[in-house]
Amino acid sequence: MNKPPPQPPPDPAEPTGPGGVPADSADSAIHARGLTVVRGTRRVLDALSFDVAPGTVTGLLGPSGSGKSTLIRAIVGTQAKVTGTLDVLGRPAGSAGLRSRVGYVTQAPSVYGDLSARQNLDYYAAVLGIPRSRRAAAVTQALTDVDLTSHADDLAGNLSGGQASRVSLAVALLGAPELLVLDEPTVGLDPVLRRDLWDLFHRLAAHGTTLLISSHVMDEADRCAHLLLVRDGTLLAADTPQALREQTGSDTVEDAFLALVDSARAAEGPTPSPPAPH
Ligand SMILES: Nc1ncnc2c1ncn2[C@@H]1O[C@H](COP(=O)(O)OP(=O)(O)OP(=O)(O)O)[C@@H](O)[C@H]1O
Repeated sequence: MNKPPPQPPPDPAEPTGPGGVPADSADSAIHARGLTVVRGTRRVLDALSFDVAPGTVTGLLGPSGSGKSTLIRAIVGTQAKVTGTLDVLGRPAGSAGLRSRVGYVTQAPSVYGDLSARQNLDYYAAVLGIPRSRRAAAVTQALTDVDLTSHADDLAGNLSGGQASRVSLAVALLGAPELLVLDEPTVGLDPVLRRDLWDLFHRLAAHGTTLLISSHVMDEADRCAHLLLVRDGTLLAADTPQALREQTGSDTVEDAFLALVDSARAAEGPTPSPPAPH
């Protein structure tokens, strides 16, 4: 009997779907190929290729300055000098038709300090075009989702940083976006609130929402179904937490990340030694 021909190794620029992630643009909530961003004279994202499957919670993890916020801005269409392919919900990132389908929560809460949490939500619900008859119910539901009902009538300017961030998250939930992109949503929150928010993220995903959540805290990695690990503007890996641990023989995703950094460095070759003193 003839043996099947050996399969070529996968091309890292053409992900074939590790961890069940589709490689076809039409099946992906986010589809990136050769995604590059230049800021100033620096290439801060360098030829990233990955897919994010619909209805999943994907963690975007990497150290401070690795390019997470730049990637998020490219996905939501607010980043200049983006080249390569970047499709979001089947359309080029930044397309006008995506505005109501993509929710974005920035690191800095964007709320009006002189309005209460409820008034902020009521205002944004009107901007989003939610009919007046459904507005109060939508606002109450969003406040419940982020566990802010007891502070609903406090001025946003008097809320703590974590509470104000949750008002921003509630604003994003109001429009029931298909893709929700969150930049470090759990920074500064206590462990109970962090757990409750992750439970909310998983409930949203179970109802079909795709979530991309950035964090520089590696211990949040195991809460994600899939991970994108970035370092210095490059994609170190895109896989499930379990696959990353197994692949590197590590007990934690943090150790897996460090092992991947070491092997990337080894592949780059020896670091040039500093010039000898005269
Ligand atoms: N205008 C600019 N010109 C040149 N480089 C820039 C500019 N703005 C940001 N950068 C660089 O781009 C890189 C990526 O920044 P980015 O904010 O995306 O990182 P990050 O991973 O989100 O960091 P953090 O977790 O600290 O928010 C950083 O090294 C930063 O110094």
